[in-house]
Amino acid sequence: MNAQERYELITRNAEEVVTDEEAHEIADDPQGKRAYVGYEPSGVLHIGHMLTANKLIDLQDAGMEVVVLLADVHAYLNGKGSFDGIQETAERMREGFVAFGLDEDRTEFVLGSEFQLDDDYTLDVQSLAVRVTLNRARRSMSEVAREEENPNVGQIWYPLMQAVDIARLDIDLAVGGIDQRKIHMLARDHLPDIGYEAPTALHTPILTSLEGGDDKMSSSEGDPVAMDDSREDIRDKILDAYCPPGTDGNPVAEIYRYHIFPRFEKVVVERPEKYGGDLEYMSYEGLANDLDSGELHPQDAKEALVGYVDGLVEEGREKI
Ligand SMILES: Nc1ncnc2c1ncn2[C@@H]1O[C@H](COP(=O)(O)OP(=O)(O)OP(=O)(O)O)[C@@H](O)[C@H]1O
Ligand SMILES: N[C@@H](Cc1ccc(O)cc1)C(=O)O
Repeated sequence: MNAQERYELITRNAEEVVTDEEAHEIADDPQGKRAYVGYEPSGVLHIGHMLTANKLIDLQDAGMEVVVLLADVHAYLNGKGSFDGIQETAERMREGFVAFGLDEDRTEFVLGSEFQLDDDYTLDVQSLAVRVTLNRARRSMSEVAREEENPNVGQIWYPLMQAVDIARLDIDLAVGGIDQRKIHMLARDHLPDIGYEAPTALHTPILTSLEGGDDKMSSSEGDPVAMDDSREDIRDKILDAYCPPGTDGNPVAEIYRYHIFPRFEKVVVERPEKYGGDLEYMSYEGLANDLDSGELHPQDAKEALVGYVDGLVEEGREKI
């Protein structure tokens, strides 16, 4: 792979990279450079999480070192349950990531509480705390905090810790869904104030909840397509999903776009002859055009999606 090919792999399906120039620098020489995603261990691993996990696989393939942070202290600060329960979920999550394609030998799994309770770490968070305004810390949590209206101190502490994670884990590329953007920007702006380099950031799109609307697919609210769902569960959830005519705000279209087309060369939507026969698509754009024009009926799009999503999770599901 040459530098341009690596750059394309690193940035494919990303919603944004900050900055593009820095992404090129990483692609020019990925050896020894480190990328990470942090997850709050709560609920189940779902296909929304897999957008970031798939990006980690791309980064590994491009030659970067990859770290998965199981952010137990963050989950605790964000009100996701008892510390013991969170730690049990962390272990299940680690097993899930390995079953679904992250190479165990090439991925560093780190539990937050293993290093976030050290003195030096705490002093770094305190150094940031005297430099970052309350307003900025609070705003950075607008898409991450569980309780937005009346935040507690834990929710202000949270983004400062996330920034210090980046420094302490020696991360060059911080990866997350686009909901992590404001925290990454805070880290870029303020880590240099306490003697660390500003990280490059890469954000994936966010998969919308199957109910549609503004909510993301989430493990603590709603009913996500979980990585260990049976074919029947997947079928029930997808056939029930919000799928208006057209692609706007349509979670079914998003799953085709971000999960199916990157992995399957061709998508076949089976239809009886009397409704025009099977449709074949080689790219998301073709399917999107037909959804937008009405040539592809939402019900047919959903029926076909069941088989593809099942194919996606089948192999990993058998391992967990
Ligand atoms: N629906 C989604 N689509 C894309 N990325 C997601 C989605 N949900 C979570 N992520 C990404 O996964 C990482 C971990 O997120 P997080 O632990 O908050 O997951 P979650 O399921 O939303 O949890 P919770 O529902 O408990 O808040 C973040 O980088 C986040 O952007
Ligand atoms: N903020 C992430 C979790 C996370 C925690 C700590 C980090 O260093 C990175 C990510 C979320 O929304 O779930």
